[in-house]
Amino acid sequence: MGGRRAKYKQLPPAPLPELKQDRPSSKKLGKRKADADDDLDSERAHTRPAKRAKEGSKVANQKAGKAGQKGDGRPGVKSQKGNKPPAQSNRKGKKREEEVEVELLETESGGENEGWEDMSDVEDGKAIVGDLSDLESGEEDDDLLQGPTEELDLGSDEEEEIELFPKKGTKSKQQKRCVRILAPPGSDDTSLEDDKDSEDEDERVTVANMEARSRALDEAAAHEAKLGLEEVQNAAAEEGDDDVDMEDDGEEGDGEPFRLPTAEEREEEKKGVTDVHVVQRRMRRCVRVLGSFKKLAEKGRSRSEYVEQLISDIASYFGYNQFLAEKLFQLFSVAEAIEFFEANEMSRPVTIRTNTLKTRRRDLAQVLINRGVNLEPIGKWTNVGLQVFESTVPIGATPEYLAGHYMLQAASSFLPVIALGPQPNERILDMASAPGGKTTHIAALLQNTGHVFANDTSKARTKSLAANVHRMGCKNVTVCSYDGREFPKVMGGFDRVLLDAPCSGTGVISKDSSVKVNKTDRDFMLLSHLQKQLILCAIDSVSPESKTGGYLVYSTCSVTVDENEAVVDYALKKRPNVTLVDTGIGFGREGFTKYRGKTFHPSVSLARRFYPHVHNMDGFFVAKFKIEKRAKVKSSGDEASTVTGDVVNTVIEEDVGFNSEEDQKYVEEGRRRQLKAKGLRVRPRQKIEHDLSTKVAA
Ligand SMILES: C[S@@+](CC[C@H](N)C(=O)[O-])C[C@H]1O[C@@H](n2cnc3c(N)ncnc32)[C@H](O)[C@@H]1O
Repeated sequence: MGGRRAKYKQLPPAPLPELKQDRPSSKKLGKRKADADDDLDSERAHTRPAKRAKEGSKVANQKAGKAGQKGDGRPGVKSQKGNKPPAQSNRKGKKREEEVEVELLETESGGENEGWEDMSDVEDGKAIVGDLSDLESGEEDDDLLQGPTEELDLGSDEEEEIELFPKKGTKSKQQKRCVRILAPPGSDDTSLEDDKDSEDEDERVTVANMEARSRALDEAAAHEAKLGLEEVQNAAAEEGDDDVDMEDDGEEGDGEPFRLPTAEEREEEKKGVTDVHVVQRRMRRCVRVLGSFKKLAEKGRSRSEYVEQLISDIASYFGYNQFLAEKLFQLFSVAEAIEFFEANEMSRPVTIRTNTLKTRRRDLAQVLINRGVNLEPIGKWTNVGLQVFESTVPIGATPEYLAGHYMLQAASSFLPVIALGPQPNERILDMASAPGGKTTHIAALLQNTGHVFANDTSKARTKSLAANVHRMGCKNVTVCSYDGREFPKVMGGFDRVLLDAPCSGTGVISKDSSVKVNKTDRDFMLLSHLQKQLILCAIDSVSPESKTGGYLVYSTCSVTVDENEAVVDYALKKRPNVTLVDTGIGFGREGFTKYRGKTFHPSVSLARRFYPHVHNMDGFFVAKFKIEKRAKVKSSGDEASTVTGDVVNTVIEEDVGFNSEEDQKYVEEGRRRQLKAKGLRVRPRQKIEHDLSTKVAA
């Protein structure tokens, strides 16, 4: 069964297999599920996840999330108590956990409503797992491992000594995980963990021996990747109908066939309180039947009846509204959908980004270790990220934090800036930038050269943006507050533009569970519309003549197709002078080119999707465009054409405005909202819609 999960996991880059080992990785999640599924009498099985999220001990990243959410501009943001972060769940005792406090200093005014990634973006923690070898990657950190050979000073003023790798007898799970990674290829995982324990304990990790250990970790990671690949291949070779990731509860063997509730029974159920065991068991059974429909389905029952029941149970079990449960369910295969929903119940790891304008990652790591912070590099794909496992000090209030040596920032938030690839001396627009996680990252990559225009429509949010810009020592940033749709009229000709668009936040449900119930079909329509308007303005703000750039990166912390591929595809259609290019990120799932009857441009596969259950980071989407010159040429017909490289496309010369009939309802709704916001009387929505439909009919 464990092997099947690997199917959903993308093997490269190397860090991903590590996810299996201690984060809410495939296997771990699988175990967690299996536990709950197998043992219906277990305490856990008595509680729905939504409820479980309110229980449990406090841990570093939960506090980070909580504190971050304090300042979060999103409405109804609740702290996510309870579930331990994946990487920390196996860590030291409760006492230590209680001591940990992560505070986030940036405060946000509320009021913005569309599930911005905002503070989560900057202040929440989550990460892909890395290994120590990551400390080697990147020029800035090249000398990291050549430091003095003294052992790391791990501090000892606490009852329990914090160590990067504790000594014999006090070995933490983190250490166990590292031991396991060090296992030679071919060894049995479990035995290996035990066998290696004693050997490993003899050698404490020091700055001097980290390099050798890093190499060993790399080899082990490569081996894991190979095993993972084999798992995927094996799983693919299995019968398709066996493709269910929920453990067998043995009930099939009891001779009691699974029966879907009748319409009356469902009605009855709605009236009363449903036993969580019943829901849980039924979900498991539905998944199994859907995986082997011909064999297991009740006679006379259709597939859609099982799907309907399953979605309804997912909604009630995980606490979503029916609409969103269905929308998210549709993104995945049946079994993978369950993994996604489960991953949303777990916090992502706390991560920080080194501010290279002020320090180097190795120095920062050392200082924080000395303060009692247990950390390690996030992964090979970033040379500035660190994952914090636990801390005796508030990560959001250390002297280093206050001095701007790092940003508390979600790992997924590094990705758009990596894709953007700012080059020194460039002029860059960050179109929706508050509270500035990505702006300050861009400024750092520019090494304080060039210029970053950090814009956000919300004046209130630009305050925390400005505060972050100052704290991080960015001297090349101008903060401004326009509606992004006013660009490029305000300013244009940028070498690169980042549009980290306002979105529904379906990728950050683990931080903001209000998304589960407060999003409707209408919200997605309006958001998608706003995103389409913004992306055209963002494209038009890029200078196709830029010598070094000419790129736009579009990103969201949402996983829905409406907000991602549909927006990107729309931009490709409306602006024939742009093409999608590789993001350069090196991992992530491909963007959809077909989805529920819709077909997108084949190049949309170049976009990248990131998922909590696959990458152990927030759900995220990144697409990178190259903007070429528009050159009008006369074509044989009446239509004008534009030459883009050697491709001749039909020009769709149109304003960014949305004046087609199809768009009228959005335009009207926008006007209605504006008037309402000004306290003016507005016509009832139904009346407007009625007038529009009669106009269209006429
Ligand atoms: C996902 S958040 C940006 C997070 C930010 N990039 C960071 O890394 O810290 C989206 C932002 O879009 C802003 N926004 C919403 N509508 C906008 C518009 N029409 N023009 C510009 N910004 C907008 C919101 O105020 C919000 O701060």
